[in-house]
Amino acid sequence: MKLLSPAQTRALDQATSEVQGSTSLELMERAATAVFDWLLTELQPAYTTPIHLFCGPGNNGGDGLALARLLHGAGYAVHVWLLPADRHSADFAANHHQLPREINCQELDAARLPDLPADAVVVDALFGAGLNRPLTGLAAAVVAHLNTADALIVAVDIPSGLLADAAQEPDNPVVRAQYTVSFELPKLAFLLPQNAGFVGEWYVLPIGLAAEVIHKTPVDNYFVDAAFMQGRLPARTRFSHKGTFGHALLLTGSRGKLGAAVLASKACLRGGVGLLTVQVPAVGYDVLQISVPEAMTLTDSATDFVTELPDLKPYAAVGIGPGLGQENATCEALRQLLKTARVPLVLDADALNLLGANRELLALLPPDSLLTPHPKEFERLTGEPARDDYHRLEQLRTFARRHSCYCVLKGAYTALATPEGTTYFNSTGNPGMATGGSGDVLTGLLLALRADKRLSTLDAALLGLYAHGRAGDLAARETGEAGLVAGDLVRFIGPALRELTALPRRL
Ligand SMILES: NC(=O)C1=CN([C@@H]2O[C@H](COP(=O)(O)OP(=O)(O)OC[C@H]3O[C@@H](n4cnc5c(N)ncnc54)[C@H](O)[C@@H]3O)[C@@H](O)[C@H]2O)[C@@H](O)CC1
Ligand SMILES: Nc1ncnc2c1ncn2[C@@H]1O[C@H](COP(=O)(O)OP(=O)(O)O)[C@@H](O)[C@H]1O
Ligand SMILES: [K+]
Repeated sequence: MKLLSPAQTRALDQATSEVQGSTSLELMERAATAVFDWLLTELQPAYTTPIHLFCGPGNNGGDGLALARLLHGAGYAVHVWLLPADRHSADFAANHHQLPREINCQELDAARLPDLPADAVVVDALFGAGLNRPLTGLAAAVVAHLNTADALIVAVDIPSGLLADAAQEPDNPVVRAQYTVSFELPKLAFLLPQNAGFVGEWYVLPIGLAAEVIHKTPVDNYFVDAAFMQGRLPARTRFSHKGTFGHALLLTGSRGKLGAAVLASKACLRGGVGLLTVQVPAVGYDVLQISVPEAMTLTDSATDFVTELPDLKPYAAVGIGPGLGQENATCEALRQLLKTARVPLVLDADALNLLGANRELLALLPPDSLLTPHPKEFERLTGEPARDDYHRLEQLRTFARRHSCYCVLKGAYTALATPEGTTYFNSTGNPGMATGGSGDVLTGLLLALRADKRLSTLDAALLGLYAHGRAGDLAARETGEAGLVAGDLVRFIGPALRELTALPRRL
C-alpha cells in the first residue's frame, strides 16, 4: 500500500469524485458508514452505551455528524458536541442540516465541558487530515478534557491534533485515542513509536477511493502488506539444484556468543539457501557441527573470535555480524571483506558496531550492501542521535542514499530505505519478537535470500523482513508473545515463505 501525504489524500478525494462521478458528500457518507460498521462489529456497544461525538468545523466533523445520524438511526443514544467556528466546510453544513432534531446537539463551551462517564464511547471527529497548525484555545481545552476522561476514545481518520506525516512539538495538544479508524490507506504517523500513545490500535477501512488514481500517485513511502508481497518469491522449478539457490558464507560468533551463530545459520538454511558455509572461531567448531549439521564449518585460526577471511570465490553472498564481538583483529577481517567482496553483503550487529566505531570503513561498503541496524546500532553508525522518529527516518534515507546501500531500521514496522530514496515499512511481526536472537535469525534469512540470484536486492530484503515478521506471528499463535524465543522464529520461516511463493501460472 502507498502512504500518501495529506495534500495527495485531498487530491485523491477530488479525483475519486471526478472519476466515479460521485460527490464529496457521497464519499463522506461512505466514510461514515465504514466507521459505523466498524463500531458495530469491533466495539459492539450496548444500546445503553452513551456515545459522545465531538465534531470540528471541517470534513472530519462532517464525518462525525454523518456517523451520529447513522448511530441514531440504529437506535443508539448519541450526543453531539460541536466546536464553534466562523466557517464550516460545505459537507459539514450538509450533514448538520440532515442531523435529526431528536439528537442532542450542543456547542462546546470552555466553562462547561461535558462529563464523560467511564462507560461512554467518545468519537473524536474534531480535526482530521486538514490540520495545519497546533490546536489552541477551546479546541486545545477540549482535547485536554478528553484526555483526562476515562471513556473509550475512537479517533476518526487520525487523532485530533496529530499531523499525518510530520513531527510536531511534544507538548502540542493531541487526542490520546484507544482506536484510530482511518480510510483506504494508512498514514505515516501510525507507524512511528512516538505516536503510539495517541493513535492506539489502528484500522484502515476501504471506502472505494479510485484505485487507478492511487496507482498513478508517485510516493516515497510504502506500507508492505500481504497483498504487496504475494507471489514475490518465485516457485522452485522441477529441475532446480543446490546451485540455483546459491552458496552463502556466514562470518559469525565469538566465545559465549555462538548461539547467535547457530540461530543465524539455521535461519539461513530455512530461508532456502543452496549451501551454507559458516566461519566461526575455533571454540565454535563442535557447537556448529553438532547443532547445524546441514552447514559446513570453517574454523578461524583464533580460538575466541573471527580474525580472517576464507577465499571468497565460491560464495554467492556473505553475511557478517551476529555474535561477532568487536576485537581489533575482527575489525581487520571486516575491512578485508569490504575491500575484496564482489558479491552481495549482509551486515548486522557487531559488524555495524565496528562500522560505527571506524566510520572510515563506510566508504568501502560495496554498492547494494544490506545493513540491518536496530535504532541504537543505527545511532552508532551515524554518530548523531535523532531528534525524533521523523528525523531518524530522514537520517535513514540519507544514509542509504549516501552509501548506495539498503539500510533497515528494525523494530515494530521495520523500515527499509533504498539507495533511490524510497522507504518500505513492514507490516508483520509482534512484540513477542523483542527477545534476544530475533535479529540473528533475520540476518540468516536475509543472507539466504541475497544468495538467491533469482531475486533483486529489493525483493530479497522485502521478502526477508516480511517473512521474518510473519514467522513471528505464526510462532506467537503457538507460544504466545511472552513465550516466544528466537528459535521459534526459525521453525516458522518455511511456512512464512510458502505463503509468499508465486503460484504456477494457469490458463
Ligand atoms: N479520502 C478520505 O480520506 C476522506 C476524508 N474525509 C474526511 O475529511 C477530513 C479532512 O477534512 P478537512 O480537509 O475539511 O479537514 P479537517 O476536518 O481536519 O479540518 C479542516 C478545517 O480546520 C481548520 N484548521 C486546521 N487546523 C486547525 C487548527 N489547528 N485550529 C483550528 N482550525 C484548524 C482548517 O482551516 C479547516 O477549516 C479527513 O480527515 C476525513 O475525516 C471523508 O469525509 C471522506 C473521505
Ligand atoms: N514490537 C515488535 N514488533 C515487531 N517486530 C519486533 C518488535 N520488537 C522486535 N521486533 C523484531 O525483532 C528483531 C529484533 O532484532 P534485534 O534488536 O537485532 O535483536 P537481537 O540483537 O536480540 O537479535 C527485529 O527484526 C525487530 O524488527
Ligand atoms: K479526528
